[in-house]
Amino acid sequence: MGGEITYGKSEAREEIVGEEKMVVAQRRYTPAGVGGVFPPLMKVVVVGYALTSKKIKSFLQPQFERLARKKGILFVPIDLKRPLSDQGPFDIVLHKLSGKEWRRVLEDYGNANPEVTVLDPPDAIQQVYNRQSMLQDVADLNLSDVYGKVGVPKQLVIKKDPLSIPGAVNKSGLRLPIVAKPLFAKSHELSLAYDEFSLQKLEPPLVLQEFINHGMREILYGVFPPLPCRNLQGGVLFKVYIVGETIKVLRRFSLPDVSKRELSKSAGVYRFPRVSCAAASADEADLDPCVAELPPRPLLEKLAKELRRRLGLRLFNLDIIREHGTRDNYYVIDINYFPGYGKMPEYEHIFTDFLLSLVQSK
Ligand SMILES: Nc1ncnc2c1ncn2[C@@H]1O[C@H](COP(=O)(O)OP(=O)(O)OP(=O)(O)O)[C@@H](O)[C@H]1O
Ligand SMILES: O=P(O)(O)O[C@H]1[C@H](OP(=O)(O)O)[C@@H](OP(=O)(O)O)[C@@H](O)[C@@H](O)[C@@H]1OP(=O)(O)O
Ligand SMILES: [Mg+2]
Ligand SMILES: [Mg+2]
Repeated sequence: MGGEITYGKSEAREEIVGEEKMVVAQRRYTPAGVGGVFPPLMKVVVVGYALTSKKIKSFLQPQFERLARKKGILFVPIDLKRPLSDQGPFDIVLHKLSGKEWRRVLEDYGNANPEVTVLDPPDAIQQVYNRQSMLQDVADLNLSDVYGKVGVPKQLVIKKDPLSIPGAVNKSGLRLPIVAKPLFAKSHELSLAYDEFSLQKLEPPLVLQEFINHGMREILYGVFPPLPCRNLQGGVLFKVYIVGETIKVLRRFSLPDVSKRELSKSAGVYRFPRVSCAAASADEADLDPCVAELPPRPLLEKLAKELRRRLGLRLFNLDIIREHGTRDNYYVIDINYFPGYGKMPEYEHIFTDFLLSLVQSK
């Protein structure tokens, strides 16, 4: 389809792009007999996008769009007020909008235009928008090899009655402290409950998860005596960004560990409005090497490959923590669809190559 959209010589204009002078053409759509009139100079991959303005700002950065244009990729905003089938034609549709109506529009469009790659299928995205189903594929995978083990925290779903929470927690054997997260992953408040009684203060629908300590690794203290505490901001979390077959891992600061002593002395529920975004990058921090060490590459490769297939997604990230006191016990605590790729070094090249590979493989 994209091959049918052609640049016409008479349409071309010059523009300064970075250091280079480039011929940038006006886009021309093939239908209505336009495309055939102009001799094709370059095949263009047209990416229609439906994103929030926040996402457009963080993702479609000018240098990214420029690089994409150089490689023959054009980003075209989708007009939500007009039928999708009247727009384009697109080679790829990139989206992160929610709502039943939008899902239906995309599904109909995907069925009617099987040659267009919809990134990603709305059904598959729904699975990770609900924290009840989000981590199910990781749990089913039960990944364990020489490089380590990957699991998910024990969790419990509470749909309605807050008064039922202490009993339900007791019955399930979930251990304190407990992290409470909104059932729907678009909401990001997080609470940490230190005692059973306080759990009644939480507001369902939510998912309760065991809190996994993921700070300094005590096991190594025998070898390296504890250093003055440099990691004051808490544990470290690994953000594993996936773009098709490519994986990039970044470090972020996370919540500090809760010791047994602290747990026995504390009570109540502590609320955090948006921990993950408030947390600073830990990539440049002076961390203890054993905390900073990234999860083994082969383990991440295997995990990403399996999850891509099982989730049916190509654009997502995983929040992974390494359990305190262990060398290779990993937990996936969160999966995000189409996360903040703008924070990923070299995302411009990774993403443009990925988009081109999608069209080539067709
Ligand atoms: N089970 C857990 N054990 C330990 N720490 C946790 C656990 N769950 C969450 N956290 C901490 O709380 C933070 C927020 O949790 P989570 O990532 O699930 O929320 P989110 O709102 O979906 O985040 P994001 O902005 O990445 O979408 C994590 O980044 C981590 O620091
Ligand atoms: O805000 P950023 O662009 O950085 O991206 C964040 C993204 O927000 P946006 O899609 O609205 O932009 C969030 O999406 P929703 O859960 O709210 O849908 C979620 O995926 C975060 O995990 C992303 O942060 P990251 O995990 O990559 O650090
Ligand atoms: Mg997260
Ligand atoms: Mg999340």
